[in-house]
Amino acid sequence: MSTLFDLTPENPFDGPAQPRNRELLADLNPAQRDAVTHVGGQLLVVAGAGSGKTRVLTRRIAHLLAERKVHPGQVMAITFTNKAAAEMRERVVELVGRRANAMWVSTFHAMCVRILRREAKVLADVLADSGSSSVTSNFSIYDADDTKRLINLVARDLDVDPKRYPPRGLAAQISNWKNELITPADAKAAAAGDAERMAAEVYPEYQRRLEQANACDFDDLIMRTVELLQASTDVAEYYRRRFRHVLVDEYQDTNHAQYVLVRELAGTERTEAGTEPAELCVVGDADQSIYAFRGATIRNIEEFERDYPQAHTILLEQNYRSTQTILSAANAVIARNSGRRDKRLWTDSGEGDKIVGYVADNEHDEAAFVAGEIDALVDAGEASYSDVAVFYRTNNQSRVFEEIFIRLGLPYRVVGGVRFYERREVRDALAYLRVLANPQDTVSLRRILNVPKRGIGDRAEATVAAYAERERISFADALRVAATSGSDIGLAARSANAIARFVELMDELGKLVEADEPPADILEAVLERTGYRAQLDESDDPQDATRLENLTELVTVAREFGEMPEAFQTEADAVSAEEDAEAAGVDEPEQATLAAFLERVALVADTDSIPDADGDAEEDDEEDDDEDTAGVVTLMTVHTAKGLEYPVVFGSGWEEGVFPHQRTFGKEDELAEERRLAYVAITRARRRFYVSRALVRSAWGQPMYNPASRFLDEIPAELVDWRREEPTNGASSGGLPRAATTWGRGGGFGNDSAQARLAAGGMRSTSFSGWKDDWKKTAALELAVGDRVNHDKYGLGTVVSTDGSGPRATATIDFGTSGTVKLMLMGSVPMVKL
Ligand SMILES: Nc1ncnc2c1ncn2[C@@H]1O[C@H](COP(=O)(O)OP(=O)(O)OP(=O)(O)O)[C@@H](O)[C@H]1O
Ligand SMILES: [Mg+2]
Repeated sequence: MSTLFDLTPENPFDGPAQPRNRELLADLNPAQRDAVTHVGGQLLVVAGAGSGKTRVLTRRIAHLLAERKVHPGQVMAITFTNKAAAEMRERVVELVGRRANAMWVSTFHAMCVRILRREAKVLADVLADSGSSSVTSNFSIYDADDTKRLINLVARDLDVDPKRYPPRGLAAQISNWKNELITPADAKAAAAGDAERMAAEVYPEYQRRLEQANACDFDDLIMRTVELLQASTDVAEYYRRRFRHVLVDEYQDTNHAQYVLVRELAGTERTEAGTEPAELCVVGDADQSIYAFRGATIRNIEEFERDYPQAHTILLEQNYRSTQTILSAANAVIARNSGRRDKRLWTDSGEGDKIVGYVADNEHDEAAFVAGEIDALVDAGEASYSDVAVFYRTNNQSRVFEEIFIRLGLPYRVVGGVRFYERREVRDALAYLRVLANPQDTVSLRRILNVPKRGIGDRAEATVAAYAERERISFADALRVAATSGSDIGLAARSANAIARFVELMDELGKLVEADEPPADILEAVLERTGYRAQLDESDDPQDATRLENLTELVTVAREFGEMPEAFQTEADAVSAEEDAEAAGVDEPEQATLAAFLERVALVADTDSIPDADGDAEEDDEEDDDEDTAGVVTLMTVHTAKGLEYPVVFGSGWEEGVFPHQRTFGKEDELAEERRLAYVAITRARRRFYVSRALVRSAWGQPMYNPASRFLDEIPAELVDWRREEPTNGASSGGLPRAATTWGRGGGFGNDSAQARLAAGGMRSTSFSGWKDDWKKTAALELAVGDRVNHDKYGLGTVVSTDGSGPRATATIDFGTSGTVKLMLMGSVPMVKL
C-alpha cells in the first residue's frame, strides 16, 4: 500500500500564467459565476444544452488552482470521452499554465486503469479474502470483441445452445449486471427467466477465465475499482486525501457503478482518519441522457439531491450556443417526452436562419444534397469545412457520404467510423503484443496461435484447451506442456513440434520486452519473425496491400508513442510540474513501455461504443485525435457528437426506422431516449441546422421505404424551410425507379461547380439503368487501360490493366515512384479519375 502523505496546504508553485480572478469570471453570467466560485460540499449544475456547463467545469478548475490555491494534483476531473478530457486539460492549461498537467483529467475507464495498476497488490489481498483471484498490474484490457470471443469459448464449453442463447445476449446481460455491481453469486439469485438464468451460469465461468487470463473487461475496470475502494479503507483514505476536488461532466450518462465509484472517491461523510468528503461538482442535463443501453441512468441526476441532502443546486438557463430557431426546434421536440422537468432555455442571439429541410429520393440523393450544400456554403464564404458536421444515427450510414465526398473532393474525416483498431491485421498485431506483455492473456494467445498459419490446427488447439481445463491451468501453461511432452496429452508429433516452435518464438520475442525495447521495435520484430509481414507481402489479394499499410501505420503510432512520451503523458510533463508533483507525492511520469502503449491503445479505442444497426458495439476510434482537423468536414454519429458544437450541422436520415431506430418501436422508454438523441443532434448546431430524409434507403441490399421521422413532425412547421418536399404526384414515392435516379435534379442541389465535379468524377445520373443498381454504380470506379487517376495515398497514376467486373473489378495502376499497385474498385476507393 502506498504510504499516506500530507498534501501541501498551499500551492508551492507560482505558475507562469496566473490570471486574476476577475478575468476568470468576467465572461460568465451570475449563475455560472456562482457555480465556479461555490465552496464546499456537493454542487450540482443541471442545465440544458449549450448553457455553459462544460465551460463552468473548466473555469471552476482554473479558479480552484488560481484563486483557491488548490494543488493540481488534488483535482480529479472525469469526462465522457478521451477527446473531451484532452480538450478540458488544454483549456485549463490555457487559463492557468502547464502546471495544470498534474491534474487527473480522464474518462472513468482511464482513471480506473490507473488506480488498478497502482493498487493491484492491495486488490489481490482484498479479493483473496473473498475467495476470488485477481489480476496483476500488467493485466490486459478486453474490449467488446475480446469479450465476445471469451463468452463464445465459455458458452461452448458449457454446452450452451448458441441459437437459444446468443453469446451477444449473454455478454450484454453480464455487462448489465456489472454496471449494477452485481457479482456472479448475486446474479444467480437475481436472474429471472431462462435467458438470465443461463447468463448467470455463464457469468462465474466467464469471470474465472478473465482472471485466469489476467484480464479485465471494460465493466470490470469500474467494478473492481469500486470493490477496491470499498474493501480497503487504506486505499480509500489515500485517494480521499489526495483528491480534494472531484468534478464530473455529462453526469447524466453515468451508470450505477460509476455513480458508486464517484461516491466512494469523494465520500459522503468524514472518515475515521478525519478526512472530510471531497468537494464534488457534477454537471449534466437529464434531457441528454443517451446511454441507457449501457446502464446509464438519469436517476443519478434526478436523485442527486436526495442522495446528497446538503448539495447545492444551480440551474443555468441561458443558451450561448444556438439561434432562437434552433433552440425552439430542440425545445419543441424534447417537450414530447413525459416525466421531465421543464426547462426555460433562452438565448439572446436572435432568430437566425430557418432550419432547412430536404426530402431526398434515396440516400445517394440525400448525400449529394448535403455535399452540394456544403460546397455552396464554402464557396460563398459562409462557412469553412471545419465548421460543418454531418450526423447520422448509425455508423454504417457514413459510407454513402464518404463516397460522394471523395468524388467531389470535399475534405472530410469520419469520427468513430474508421475503426482502425478493429481491423483484423491490427488486432492480430496487438494480440501478439498483448501476449508478450501478459502471457496469460488467453483470448489474445488463442487468436494468434495459428496466425500466420504454422501448423497448429483447431484440433490441436482444442486438445491443449481441454488439457488446461482438466488441470485447471492457464492455456499458456498448457501450451508449454504441449511443447515438451505433447504426446502425453494426446497431440500428434507434428502439432507438438509446431507448438514447440511457437513457444520458442514467443520466448525469443519476450526477451525484447524484458529488455524494455521500444514498443515500435518489438512490433517490428513481431511482424518480421512471425512471418506476418512476409505473408502479406507475397499475397496478390489487393486487400493485403491495405493491410500492410495499416500495419505500417500501427508501427508509426507505436514509434510516435515512444518518441514523444509527453504527448501521451497525462500529468506532470512540465519540468516545474514534476518538481511540484514530487512535493505533493503525485505519480512519476509514465514510461513509454509496451504496457503503457497497449493501455493507451485500449483506452483510445474504448470511447463511445454504441450498438450499431446490427446490434454490434462500435468502438470509437480516436487514434488521430491530435491530427489537425482544420479544414475538414466531420462525419459522425449523434452519440459521438455529445458535448460538441458546430456552426453548421446536417442531421441526416430522419426517417422512422432509422431515427428513431426501428429497434425502439413500441418501447416507450427507448423511444424517449431516441428523442433525447434528436435533442442532442439539434442542439449541436450554432447557426444553421439542416435536416433530411430519404424516401428509399437500401438496407441489407433491400429497398426500405421509410416514412418521415416522428421527430420531424415535432419540429414546428414555421421553423422549417423545405427545399424539397415529398412529391405528391407519386412520381417518386410510388414509381421509384426513374425518380430515384434524378441526382440533384430536385431543386435543392443548386450548385454548378459541385455538379460539374460530380460529372467529372465519372458518375452521371443518366447512366443509371435502374434505381436498384444505383448504389452499386456509385460505389464503383469505372476505369479503362490508359486512364489517369489520383489516389489519396499513392498520388498520380496510370491504369495499366483491369480485371474482373462488378464487385470484383480491380485495376492495376502504375503510380510511378510509389510503385505498381492493384486496387479494388468497389467501395470507397480514395481515388478519382482525372
Ligand atoms: N457566459 C458565457 N458567455 C459567452 N459564451 C458562453 C458563456 N457560457 C458558455 N458560452 C459558450 O456557449 C457554448 C456552449 O457552452 P458549453 O459547451 O459549456 O455548454 P454545455 O452546457 O456544456 O453544453 P452541452 O449540454 O451540449 O454539453 C460554448 O461555445 C461556450 O464557450
Ligand atoms: Mg458540455
